[in-house]
Amino acid sequence: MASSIVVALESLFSPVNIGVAIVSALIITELCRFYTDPLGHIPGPFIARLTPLWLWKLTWSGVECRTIAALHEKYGPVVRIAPNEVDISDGVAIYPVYIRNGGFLKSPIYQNYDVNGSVTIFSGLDPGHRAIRAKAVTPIFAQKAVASGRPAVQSVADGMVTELERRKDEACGEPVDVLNLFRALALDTVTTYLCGESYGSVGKQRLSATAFVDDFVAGGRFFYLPGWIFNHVSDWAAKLDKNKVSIVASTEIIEQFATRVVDRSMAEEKGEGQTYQGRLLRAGISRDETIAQVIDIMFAGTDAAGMTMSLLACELARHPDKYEHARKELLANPDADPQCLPYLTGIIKESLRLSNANPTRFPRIVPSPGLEIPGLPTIPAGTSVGLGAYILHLNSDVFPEPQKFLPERWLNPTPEMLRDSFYFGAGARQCIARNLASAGLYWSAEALIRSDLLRGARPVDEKIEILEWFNAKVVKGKIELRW
Ligand code: HEM
Repeated sequence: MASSIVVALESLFSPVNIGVAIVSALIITELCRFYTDPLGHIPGPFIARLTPLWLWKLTWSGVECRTIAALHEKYGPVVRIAPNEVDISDGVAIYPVYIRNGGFLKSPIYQNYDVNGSVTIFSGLDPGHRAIRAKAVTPIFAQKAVASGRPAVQSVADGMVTELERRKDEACGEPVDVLNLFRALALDTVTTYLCGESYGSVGKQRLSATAFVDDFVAGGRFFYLPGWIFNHVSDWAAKLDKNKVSIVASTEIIEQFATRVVDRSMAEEKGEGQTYQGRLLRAGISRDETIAQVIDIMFAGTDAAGMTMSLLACELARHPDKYEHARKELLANPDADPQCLPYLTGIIKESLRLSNANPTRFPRIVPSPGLEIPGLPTIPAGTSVGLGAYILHLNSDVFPEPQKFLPERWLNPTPEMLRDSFYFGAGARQCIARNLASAGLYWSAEALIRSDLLRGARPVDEKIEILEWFNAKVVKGKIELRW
């Protein structure tokens, strides 16, 4: 009797039966999910209903934006790209997602961008936490405050022109990497204006912050991973990185700079503080966190602005007629504020549009009772939703011939062009430094065009190829001009 029970149990728990049971359980779970799926009405590839793995793979491979753009062509303006993730391509959604009532909260994945364990103004999710810090530093980013910093920032731009001329002469017809120089320009601009001390990179042969910036950019390939997986994966990626020695050395230099300016402000700054770090310290933020906040802006201020200036220089070199037009405008208005010159404005906006320094969606969590936009499917509360600059900026309905560099299109922009210009994001969590970043671009572009250094220059590559990570990575690692 006992032996017949054992035989029966053995055959019941045979490997085949266990396998069948597991597969059946998975199928039943999936069917239940399928029929009770709150996002079941949102179109998208079947795999996106089942797992986020394929989206993580797209992100890692750097082809996320072009793949999702193709999905919008096929499925329409609202596409499901993961079990709980939706991408929208219609700029009409910018207002309800990012602007109305302060916009939806950032997705928890932004915590992947904490610095040295500190929540930064960029990575923070809690509006209360951010408000204390943002309130302390916002006055320094006001248009009037930025304008008063022009003499110091202008000297950085003038230094960039001198350095470019030196590199051009030294190159004797060989390519000159302008990405590295314009990153140096951006870092010196941000540190001069915000930290009260220049990082001092423009005159150097190669920017010491390069490996630090590249490493921060590379973190974007894991952006959508939940925090606990992100930490493991990025730790392993750092261990295996063939540049790990230069990353550590470069990051140390950045940390030393940030620590030095914070300690100096602790010792010397009085009142509410004049510098970025001084203002944070006065608002009661700890020394360690303030150092992390400075490191964060040293990255934010370098990467996007460096990329945008590089594209601007390449496009002006590629289009001598547009270059001539911009130069004539500047020479005819020697005393004008460059931000009031219409053609130069077109050049800056078109460079920001096409550089797509932050190409991917900026994910937010839909609050209760859900997102309703007339003409689009309802998106339930709890969904991660977002729009991205790459898709908005290359939408031919809003920007005809979207791949072409056409400053003229900004002489008479449509409301949709203004609405969909997403290079600084939108709403309460848009770029906190947009006035500084814009002014820096105008002043640097003015110095570059007035110097006439771009005359006779040609971009080495037809197109700047990027990997579509949260901060775009230039595939070649450099952007070159040749004279
Ligand atoms: C051309 C230059 C720049 C571009 C294109 C750019 C772009 C952006 C974008 C798109 C966001 C919003 C991202 C999101 O919603 O997830 C952002 C946020 C931010 N940027 Fe910039 N940025 C630039 C320059 C700078 C500079 C110079 C600084 C440094 C001071 C800076 C500091 C920040 C910070 C701290 C945030 C977070 C704001 C918040 O969440 O409240 N950016 N930037």
